[in-house]
Amino acid sequence: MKEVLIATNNKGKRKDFEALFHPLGINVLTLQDIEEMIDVEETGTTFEENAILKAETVANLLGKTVIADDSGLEIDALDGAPGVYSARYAGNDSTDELNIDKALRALEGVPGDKRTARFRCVLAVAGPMMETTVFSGSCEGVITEARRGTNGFGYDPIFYVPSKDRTMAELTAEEKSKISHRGAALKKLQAELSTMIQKVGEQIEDNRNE
Ligand SMILES: O=P(O)(O)OP(=O)(O)OP(=O)(O)OC[C@H]1O[C@@H](n2cnc3c(O)ncnc32)[C@H](O)[C@@H]1O
Ligand SMILES: [Mg+2]
Repeated sequence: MKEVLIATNNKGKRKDFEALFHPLGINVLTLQDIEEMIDVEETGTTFEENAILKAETVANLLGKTVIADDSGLEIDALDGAPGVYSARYAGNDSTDELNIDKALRALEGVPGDKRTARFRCVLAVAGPMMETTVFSGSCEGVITEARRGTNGFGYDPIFYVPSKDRTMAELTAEEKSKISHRGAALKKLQAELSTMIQKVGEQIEDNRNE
């Protein structure tokens, strides 16, 4: 079976990528599956910078082709916050729960039509002998006043998707993959570089057989 290595430590993202890659017959590995602990410091100020930073650092360390994901939530009433700081919105040791609490507090009293937001995702593909390439996707929604649903991760329970009349956390992983920012970015990756996924898989297989 083909495999792809995603340079992430986020278990929620892993599930999203599994929903995206399993239908293609591709197994997903993440940084949690390798022995050394790799945690890249995200010093960039844009999703693109951070995605490239994570992809190139891990690709250099392991000598393999990898895909990194940098993503986040932009809330219009908060001038685009938390944006690239989504994972650390409520502090460096933050959790999804604390981040959601902070977002809901910041939006207290803001009416429904002013609660628009979007998820953004930038995927960077990096590896030996290739130029790093990036692909981006977004997904529009509205921030609810309370949590709904238990699927997904991060801000999913407060992100209402109008076309589905449900929050992201009320969708199955398969449903989310069809409309999400991550799914949109991956679709572009597949379209523009249709052979890339296969190459990534083959390269990992070659490395394993060495
Ligand atoms: O850097 P890695 O190891 O990939 O994991 P991370 O959680 O730190 O990931 P990011 O730096 O890209 O931060 C993205 C944050 O944005 C939020 N986020 C991104 N995609 C999301 C999604 O599909 N649903 C809900 N929240 C999401 C969530 O809070 C993430 O922690
Ligand atoms: Mg991160």
